[in-house]
Amino acid sequence: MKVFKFGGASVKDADSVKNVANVLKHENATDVLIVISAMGKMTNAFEKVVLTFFNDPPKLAQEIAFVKAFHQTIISNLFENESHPIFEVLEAEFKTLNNFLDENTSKDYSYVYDQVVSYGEVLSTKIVSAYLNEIGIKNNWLDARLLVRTDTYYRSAKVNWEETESAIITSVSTNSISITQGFIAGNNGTTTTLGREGSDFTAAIFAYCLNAKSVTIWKDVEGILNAHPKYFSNTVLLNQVSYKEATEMAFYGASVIHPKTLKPLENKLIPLVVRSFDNLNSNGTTVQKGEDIVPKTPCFIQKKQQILVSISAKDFSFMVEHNIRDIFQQLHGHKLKVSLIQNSALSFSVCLEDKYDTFKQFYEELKNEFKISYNSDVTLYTIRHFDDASIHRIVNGKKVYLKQSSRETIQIITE
Ligand SMILES: Nc1ncnc2c1ncn2[C@@H]1O[C@H](COP(=O)(O)OP(=O)(O)O)[C@@H](O)[C@H]1O
Ligand SMILES: N[C@@H](CC(=O)OP(=O)(O)O)C(=O)O
Repeated sequence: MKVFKFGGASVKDADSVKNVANVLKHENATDVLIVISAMGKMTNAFEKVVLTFFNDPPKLAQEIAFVKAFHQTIISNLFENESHPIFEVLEAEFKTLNNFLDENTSKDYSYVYDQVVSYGEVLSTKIVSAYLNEIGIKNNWLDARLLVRTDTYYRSAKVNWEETESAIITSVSTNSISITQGFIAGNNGTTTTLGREGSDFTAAIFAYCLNAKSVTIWKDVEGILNAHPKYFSNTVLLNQVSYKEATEMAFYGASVIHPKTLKPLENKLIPLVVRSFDNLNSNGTTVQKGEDIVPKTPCFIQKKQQILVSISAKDFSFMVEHNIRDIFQQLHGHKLKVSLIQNSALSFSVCLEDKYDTFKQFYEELKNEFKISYNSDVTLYTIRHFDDASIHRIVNGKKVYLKQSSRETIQIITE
């Protein structure tokens, strides 16, 4: 059996959902587990619901109405028969969402986030599953919250592999079509999530546990390119990438694959294929054991809106093990993601991503003990397999704050 993953872009409207059916027919998919993300940018919209719930309650109903109307439009365009049960399913899901928000007393933002944002995946999978059943592609809807078992580190939960493997093996048929949610998981009946863009990781979890033949991630691009096509011109399609190389690229921030996806697949040598849902005749990119990248070309990864922080001890002591340990404990506690580290005797620099809006708090807590300064809104470029021309392409005319290189990788922080 195979695992397919369709991200938000592949189910962003009714026509895209219809195209999922085309892909399945074209691929003759009969024994496949399909992992689907929230439709279009619905995760962002649900994030706004959570933010409004905490910060601007009078506007809450308006935000919920927006996400509801988005899904209503899609089902109205997919199902001609207005008495199809999916219309009631939608009503029921929004009723449970509203009940949760009415009754919730928890002030834990991350907990509430996971309970609310997960509706994006639940709704998308219920809609796609119902649509495929309606047009004769029979499938079984599975609840990933009961199968992917995690701890309760909300918004970035850690998978309990043993429990997950046994739940998946006992519940998933490997010779039919099953549909489940990416990104969402569970802990004893409470919903958790695996971190933004985590649906690729979900696909890898299922593939690992089911010993799948391959994982295909369907995208709106030809495959993995050597740079983000929105920011770089003349991008090159990589035909083949090794697990190690893909892991490095994802780790450094290539948003095309979630970084945690590769390791489980590599362990079982399950190939990962990234293909275009618009061009089914193209082979895309295969990530497998073998050469680093084919064709060999510099690969650019750009991370915007980073914060470059310099930390030194107030008493001028060296930045060594114990104070670096304390800093990392704080970083972890605030869910701040470190994308680069540089250390000298008296100063410790980290480039951070303030994903969860916790930097201010981190800064306030740390400044009691350390001297701390920072530049916000800087860009971190990583070039794998760099050469002079590729470095020139990045630094050309820009103010460079920091440069760090190893044999295959150079990282440059610019304004
Ligand atoms: N190196 C890269 N190769 C291909 N696409 C990339 C790369 N870096 C960034 N992207 C962007 O990733 C997008 C696909 O990812 P995403 O929008 O998250 O899709 P989905 O919603 O299907 O998960 C592409 O449209 C492309 O703009
Ligand atoms: N819906 C989640 C999970 C995900 O992976 O989405 P996508 O496949 O559209 O990147 C998110 O937007 O973070």
